[in-house]
Amino acid sequence: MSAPDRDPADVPPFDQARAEAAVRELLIALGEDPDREGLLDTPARVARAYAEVTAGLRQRPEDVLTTTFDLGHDEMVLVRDIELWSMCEHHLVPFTGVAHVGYIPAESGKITGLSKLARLVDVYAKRPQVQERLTTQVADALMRILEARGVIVVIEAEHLCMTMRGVRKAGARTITSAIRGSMHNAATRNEAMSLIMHGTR
Ligand SMILES: Nc1nc2c(ncn2[C@@H]2O[C@H](COP(=O)(O)OP(=O)(O)OP(=O)(O)O)[C@@H](O)[C@H]2O)c(=O)[nH]1
Ligand SMILES: [Zn+2]
Repeated sequence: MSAPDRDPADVPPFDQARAEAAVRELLIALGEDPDREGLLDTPARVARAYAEVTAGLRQRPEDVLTTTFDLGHDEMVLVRDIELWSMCEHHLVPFTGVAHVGYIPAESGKITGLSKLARLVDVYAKRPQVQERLTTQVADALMRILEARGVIVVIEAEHLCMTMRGVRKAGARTITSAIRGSMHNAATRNEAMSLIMHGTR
């Protein structure tokens, strides 16, 4: 199994001491003096920040999609504009934007709490990522855990590796989508896309 699909139970605990040592080394490599006053606490701080933004490596989607209700509701549920912060695995700098997540519940009407959809996005966003994988992982988790009949996930994000450095194209937004199950039905997919693009207005 490739690393991105690794069971979070197999991911070793975050190694704060090792991360601190690595940041100290990086500062030296940059030509900085890690012992000057302003940088004294930086390795520990940066290590804690990385622990926070990669916490999803140790979280299972099953653990956030816990609250489910059998409401008998079997029509589309869609949450738009879920704020998203992730880390590009190529440069370890952020990409940020929004996720739109919609699903058609199982015939039993098994649904989850709305906030859990946002939590699910976070589980996968808080890992070193590429936007394409993030999109498919969220879609596949909803299909598997909620036994949804159909799923659509659209993510629109700006990659700081393309804006603060490199090609430097501020404002360029990358859009990825994953469509599963009955969401392939043209009418259903069009309804979902229209809601994502325009809401109900
Ligand atoms: N497909 C995909 N590419 C990404 C994502 N995040 C960053 N990238 C790209 O990953 C690529 C890495 O390319 P490299 O040529 O190895 O790295 P680089 O020399 O820093 O490339 P530049 O960014 O073009 O300067 C770049 O084209 C990035 O734009 C992502 O989520 N998905
Ligand atoms: Zn990047």
